[in-house]
Amino acid sequence: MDLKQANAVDSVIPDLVSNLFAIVATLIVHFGAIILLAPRVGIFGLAIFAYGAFIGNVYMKAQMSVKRELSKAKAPVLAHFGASIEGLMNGKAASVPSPQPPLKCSDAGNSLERILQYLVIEQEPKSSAKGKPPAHWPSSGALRVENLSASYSSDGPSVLHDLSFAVNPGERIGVVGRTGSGKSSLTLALLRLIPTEGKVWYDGLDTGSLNLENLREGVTIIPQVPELLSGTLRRNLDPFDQFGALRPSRAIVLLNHFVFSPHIDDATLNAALRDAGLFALQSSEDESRLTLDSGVARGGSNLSVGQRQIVALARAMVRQSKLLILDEATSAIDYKTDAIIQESLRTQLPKDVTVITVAHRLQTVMDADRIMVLDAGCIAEFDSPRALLATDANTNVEQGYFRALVDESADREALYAAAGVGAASSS
Ligand SMILES: Nc1ncnc2c1ncn2[C@@H]1O[C@H](COP(=O)(O)OP(=O)(O)OP(=O)(O)O)[C@@H](O)[C@H]1O
Repeated sequence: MDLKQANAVDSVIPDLVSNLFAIVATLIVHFGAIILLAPRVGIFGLAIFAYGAFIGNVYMKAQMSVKRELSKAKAPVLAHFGASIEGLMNGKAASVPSPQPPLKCSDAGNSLERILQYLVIEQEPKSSAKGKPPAHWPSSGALRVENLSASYSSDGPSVLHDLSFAVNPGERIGVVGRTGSGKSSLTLALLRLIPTEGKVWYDGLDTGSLNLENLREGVTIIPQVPELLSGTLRRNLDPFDQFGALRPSRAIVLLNHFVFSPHIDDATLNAALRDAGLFALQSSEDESRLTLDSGVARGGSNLSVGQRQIVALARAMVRQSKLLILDEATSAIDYKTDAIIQESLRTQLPKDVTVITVAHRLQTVMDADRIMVLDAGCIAEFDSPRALLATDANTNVEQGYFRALVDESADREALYAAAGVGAASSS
């Protein structure tokens, strides 16, 4: 609404209000006069008024439901239209954040209703002083899991069954398995995002006794398609200006003190972007290259999926997370970007950071320290790629799970070579 329209609305509203008052006053005077002259008519009047109010109430209730259903039916069309317009804008100006659409009154009522519905859904447990870990936690990425089972609802079927395993600090673990075997569910269970049973110790603390927010602050998860915040790249690396506040200063770290600075300096943020591999993807002469000041559209829609994963990886580096869970992006990411991300994970992360990679392409995890093979929510195998591929020759077992997955792959020879096992031993 521009200034002219706003002024016009401002001048109309007082007129409407005074007219309404005049109408109501006239009706009351007429009704009073009728009751004075013929009191019996007043009784009929009140009865008609009560009946009208009842019918009005029924109508409003029915009308609300119809409106709600109409809005629900229109929502996907409007969302599709909005996404198309946003995509058009991004195509024309990749680095310019698209403007937020103005809030329409007709939408606004439904949004309020949906917010109210969210207020009454089941809530996660609130944080308490008892669930707060010590300030130095987590200082290592050690993980121990005992009899972990999980389901998607408290009365739903179990999708993970009694998983028990341990991961040493700094280990690189690949999680593989056929579709539906429980790879993503395992990452959700470790963060207590779905109902779980059993015990998980992260850096020596039972995660079941920790506040959810503290647990999730201590782990970085990079999903297949990371969501970014609208704003700048700088804001996405340190959204709450919080990590700079607890960053130990190199100058006085020996004194075991912390420097309280309001922001992380740009040099640190740029170093994280470089280490995560962003600068390997773009040339410094490219005018549209991403910098800390580049605009990020809502959700990160003006960045490719690969760029979003790199930004998420840089964020993990800034956070100095000790446990990084990466859900490998599949077809949405090109080979070069994937190779850059994998190289960054291998060479740029501190040696004590534990990385769990959910892999959809076996090539991604052939150099992992160990590979966990999931099958129908159970751990079928958990060992080094070399040991898993050599299993058959050593034990005369006809076919291991991992070996079967590798043998079915088109790049079977390359996978054996990457694991340091001769393809000849496979036959
Ligand atoms: N939101 C959900 N609600 C209920 N069940 C779910 C949900 N998501 C997954 N499941 C079930 O949990 C089981 C494990 O699914 P999960 O997504 O963890 O497998 P995955 O190995 O990650 O598969 P993919 O490789 O296809 O991503 C499957 O039986 C699946 O049907």
